[in-house]
Amino acid sequence: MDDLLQNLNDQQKCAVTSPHPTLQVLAPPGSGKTKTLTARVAYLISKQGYKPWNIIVCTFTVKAAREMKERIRGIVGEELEKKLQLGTFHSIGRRFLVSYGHLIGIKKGFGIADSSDTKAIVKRIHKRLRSPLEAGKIASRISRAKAKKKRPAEFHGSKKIEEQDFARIYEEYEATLASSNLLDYDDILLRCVELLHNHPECVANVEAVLIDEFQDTNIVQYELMMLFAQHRQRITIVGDPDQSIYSFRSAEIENLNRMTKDLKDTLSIHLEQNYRSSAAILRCASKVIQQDANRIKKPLTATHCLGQRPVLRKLPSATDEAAWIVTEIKRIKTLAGSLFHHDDFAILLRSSALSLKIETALGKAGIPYRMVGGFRFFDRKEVRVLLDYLRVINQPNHNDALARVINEPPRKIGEATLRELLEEAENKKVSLWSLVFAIAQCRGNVRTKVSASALKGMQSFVNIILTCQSKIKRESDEIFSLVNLIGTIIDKIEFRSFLQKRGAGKDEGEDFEARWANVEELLAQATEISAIDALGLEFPDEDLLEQMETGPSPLEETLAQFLSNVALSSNAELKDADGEATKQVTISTLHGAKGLEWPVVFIAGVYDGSIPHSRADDTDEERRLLYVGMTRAQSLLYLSCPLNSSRESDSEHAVSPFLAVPELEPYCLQQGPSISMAIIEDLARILRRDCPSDRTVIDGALALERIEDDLYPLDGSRLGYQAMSWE
Ligand SMILES: Nc1ncnc2c1ncn2[C@@H]1O[C@H](COP(=O)(O)OP(=O)(O)OP(=O)(O)O)[C@@H](O)[C@H]1O
Repeated sequence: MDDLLQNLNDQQKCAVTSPHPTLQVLAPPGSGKTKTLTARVAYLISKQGYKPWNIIVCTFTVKAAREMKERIRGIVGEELEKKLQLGTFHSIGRRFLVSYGHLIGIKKGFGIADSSDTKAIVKRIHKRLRSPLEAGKIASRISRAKAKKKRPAEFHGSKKIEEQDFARIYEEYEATLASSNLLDYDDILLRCVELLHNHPECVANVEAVLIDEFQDTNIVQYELMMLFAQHRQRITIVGDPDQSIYSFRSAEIENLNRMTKDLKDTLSIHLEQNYRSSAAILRCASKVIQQDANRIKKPLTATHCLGQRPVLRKLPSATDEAAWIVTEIKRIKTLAGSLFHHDDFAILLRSSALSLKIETALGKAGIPYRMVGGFRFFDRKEVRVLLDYLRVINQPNHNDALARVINEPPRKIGEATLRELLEEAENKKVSLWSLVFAIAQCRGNVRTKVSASALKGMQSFVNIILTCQSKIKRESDEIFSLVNLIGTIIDKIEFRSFLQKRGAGKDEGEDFEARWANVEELLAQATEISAIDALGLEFPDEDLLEQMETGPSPLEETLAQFLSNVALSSNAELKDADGEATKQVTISTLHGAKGLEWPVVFIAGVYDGSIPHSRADDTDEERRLLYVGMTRAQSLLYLSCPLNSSRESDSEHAVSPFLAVPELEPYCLQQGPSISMAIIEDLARILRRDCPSDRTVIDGALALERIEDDLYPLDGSRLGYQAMSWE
């Protein structure tokens, strides 16, 4: 018992031990809401004698569920923890439907239509009905309608033609799911509501219901919570209205008021102390959220010392921004002795499409990183295919790359043929390319038999590779750049229509637009590299000129350099010398960072159009999103804004209006802080870590060329050529 409550403050203890049946714990970021909820679950089991299988705990994400399980396991032990009904609303709902779905006519063995299935079904219906509606928006519109419990009939009744069109698609969509015995994500919740409404006996055992991140629940989830708890009405929720960032997914901030109306006896407990961030970070974040005049004010006190003011840094472009972030990570890590490791740093972005430049810069610097929620840029399927073509062009003997793309897009080269060819190549100690090349030319002694259609496929593949190779070599008269090369591959393999066709089926849940945006981002990166080459920013050494005339062409070099940078940044499972998993910098979207914390946080791309996002309807929600991001930081926070857009070199970005306000100026630094021993002591105190010794700090300072963040001008103006070089 003492252990359980030992590290809690009085308000938290009160929330954990309260005998009150319904509790709302409303509190600002970092005040220990999740910690309190976890402790309450453990308290109910170990001190109040609740059986874990009679307790339902809902979290917002699978990751949060995993973390909470771990924390609870640490207190009550694995055996009891395993018996808890703990997970997301969807996973708990699914479990009820598997056990009792037959009571409401759900057939055994139902499948789940994930978001890519849903999109594909909608797309087919849209095409068949020749609907005039914008195809890409229908799936989310259906989901919003379901979240608000609106059935197709309600739209049929509308006078608007547009709504009637929508009703038809919605209706057919429902029929398709039913005929395939599928439930989509919304159905899982809706059907569970139906089940528990009609068969309350399914939850007769439930003694307590606890909900994390309550501010982001929607109407259906609210109803489900009430149904879970219908027999004893013991509910504990924790949440923060200032962190409501999912209204686009129909989250209802109103649920907080609804709960106090529905359950009159609800006790509200407020936590006011922040245990996460330095006072300077909290002050700055508070200045941002306070711009929302309609929000309910609530106190938030820092438990940590003032620390360093957050940095609001202007950079000339997104490429410079990425390079600056890397330099700053290195500077802080080196100057602070052994205080920080790579996994103490997070880079948060409004959208994952912004990650490429940062991934490239980290890769070039050899800094390991991981992506939260979403593939690393270079691991995305469509990017990988193009990179594999580039690899084969650069180095035809790259067997793996060749094997991955020889039948991508499909060229009727079967898996068995490919396997046999690989075996033959291995036995003969030659490359796969040499066999494929010989087959395509109908010569040589290749043992593996290939069909006529596969032969044609191989000839077409070899042709593409040879054409591209000749274009990048010196003998070509054309002026060819990396971006032309990628463009040629895209044309030759008809990549656009291939992706379009793929988008119509099920493939890793991403639709064509998202995939094509990634291809464009790759092209933008290649354009930038080509521009730097064309400007001659990397002046060749006079002595090397002669050697270069006979060596690889400039484009061959650029290609090889580009691919080795990619390889550096794609090193997925890194291990250090002792076989331990390497500590990695985290890259995440702002949404994906919800509920998490890091000692040092960078929020990149804080410009108008990115945050608030140009397509976002709700500016207040965008501000809350920035607030969520800022309050993830424990000891250092950086906000950076590239002043020029990378795609259109003429267009300029303005700093996010949430940050470009005069009141915020005194709360921000314009450049990274100078690091002294006193500052390191402060940082260590905030992180509750041991302070590194003077010796390691001095060694760090000696190892660095620049000990201040002074490489880039503070006003975001451009640097001279030298510092801009791609190298
Ligand atoms: N009483 C306490 N004493 C010391 N540290 C605490 C205390 N309460 C919480 N913390 C620490 O503060 C940090 C934030 O806690 P937690 O994640 O539970 O907050 P939260 O309110 O859920 O945050 P957010 O809403 O921002 O996600 C964690 O590192 C946690 O261990």
